[in-house]
Amino acid sequence: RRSSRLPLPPGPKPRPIVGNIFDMPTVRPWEKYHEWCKTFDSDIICVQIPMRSIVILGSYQAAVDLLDQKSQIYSDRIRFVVVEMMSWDFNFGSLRYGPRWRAHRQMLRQHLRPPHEYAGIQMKEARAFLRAVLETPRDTRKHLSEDRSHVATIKIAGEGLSKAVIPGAYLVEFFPILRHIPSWVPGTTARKLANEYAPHVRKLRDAPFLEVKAAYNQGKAPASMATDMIEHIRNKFAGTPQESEYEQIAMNVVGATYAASADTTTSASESFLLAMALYPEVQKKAQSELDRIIGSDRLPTPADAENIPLIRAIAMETLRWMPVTPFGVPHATSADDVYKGYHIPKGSSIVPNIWAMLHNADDYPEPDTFRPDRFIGQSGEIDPNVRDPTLIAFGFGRRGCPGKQFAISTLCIYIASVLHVFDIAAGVDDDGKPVRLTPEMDGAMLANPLEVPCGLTPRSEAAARLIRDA
Ligand code: HEM
Repeated sequence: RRSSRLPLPPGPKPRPIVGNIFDMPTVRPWEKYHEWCKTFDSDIICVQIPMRSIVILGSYQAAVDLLDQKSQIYSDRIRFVVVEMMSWDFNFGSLRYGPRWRAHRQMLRQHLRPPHEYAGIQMKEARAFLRAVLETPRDTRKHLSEDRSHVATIKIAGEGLSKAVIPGAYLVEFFPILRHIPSWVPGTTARKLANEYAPHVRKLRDAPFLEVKAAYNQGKAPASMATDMIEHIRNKFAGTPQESEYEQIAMNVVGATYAASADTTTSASESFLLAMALYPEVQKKAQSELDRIIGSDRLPTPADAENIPLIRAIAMETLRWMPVTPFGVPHATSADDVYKGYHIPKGSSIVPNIWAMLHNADDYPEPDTFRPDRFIGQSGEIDPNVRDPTLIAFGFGRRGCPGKQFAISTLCIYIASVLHVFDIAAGVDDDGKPVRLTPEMDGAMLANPLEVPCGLTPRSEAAARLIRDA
């Protein structure tokens, strides 16, 4: 039986022409997606927007069945013309599934080293954060992201991206030929938007790589993923036509890695601080564990952080409790498919509701409570019987996050370092009023806590000395 004769998955009733465009939630969409799953008693939901179905996956099992098990047809991405007009398609995370995407992903796989090789840098950065917070705790949130020279560019370019992917907002998505109309023609919103953001996006794409390349040419660049790429391309392709082609790919990959890692890691680091301020008993327990294992005369190292199960459990619980990407990065289907008797059309957008999977009470009882103990078994080690949230939080299948291990080890050393020397409380704002913390999340594609605590005080004079001497 042809799959298109089967019904689509259930969902809110679409209206003629516009479909469900007016039903689409814009604030914390993951909550509405979850509600639809309950209303229609299905872990797979379909909503229609002009020209496309959006299929929402509400359970881990559905995500595994489709995005992992059938990854040969579930690894595409929706093409957004406005994204291309802004030059955001340099980021291979948004490329269609095919040879161009594969060449980029392979370049990253070849040159992103195993996590332990970055441990030294991660520790150094964690300690620099401790020092900055010791000096000006009020600026804690700023310190989490200020060590990056391209922060402002990332912020503006990211704003452009989130405007570009609003479903149904631009006529050019339905008639791509319109992209060639110049911006002075009335009504060409998309062109104006693209012209406004493209220079920032191109800077994000080019600047990190070009800076390293210039330093490398002067013999001054410390070894990094970018220098590895430059060396590899020079050794293999110098003087051939491929040289510039591969260099362009390397530049895209370095820019994309930068863009994909900065805000995500910052978001998780903020959520951790929030959880500690809201759950002081978790904080106390982790601190006594650190005191027992590390003592008070040195700071933790990456080896300690990975070897203390409770620190790892706090990292896992942070990624679960307040997921960085609550509905992942949508995939798309490159062929028709059938699942549970439903037709999944080719070209559908497939949205894994990561928030719902990580807040499912069957896997994680009392899901809204921050409770890292849930991951610790009788033996005191990580319990393999509790579903590891990092299987969900970093996406699925061939598109799954290539920076997952890097991100986890960054988080572990950061968490151990902060807890070892600071007590974390809400703190007071610039007007001297206590910061009001809530477990509410803000954002869409990328979520953050609304407020981040800034009441970080050294646990003792000895702790303050450790920070200053580091
Ligand atoms: C807490 C930190 C992070 C989280 C929660 C996170 C999460 C994700 C998710 C959910 C996706 C989409 C996966 C899918 O399509 O199913 C993704 C993609 C991606 N991530 Fe991460 N990520 C993090 C950190 C990083 C880091 C540190 C890097 C770089 C080393 C990175 C590089 C990428 C790239 C390049 C993609 C696009 C992959 C593709 O489309 O082929 N991410 N990430």
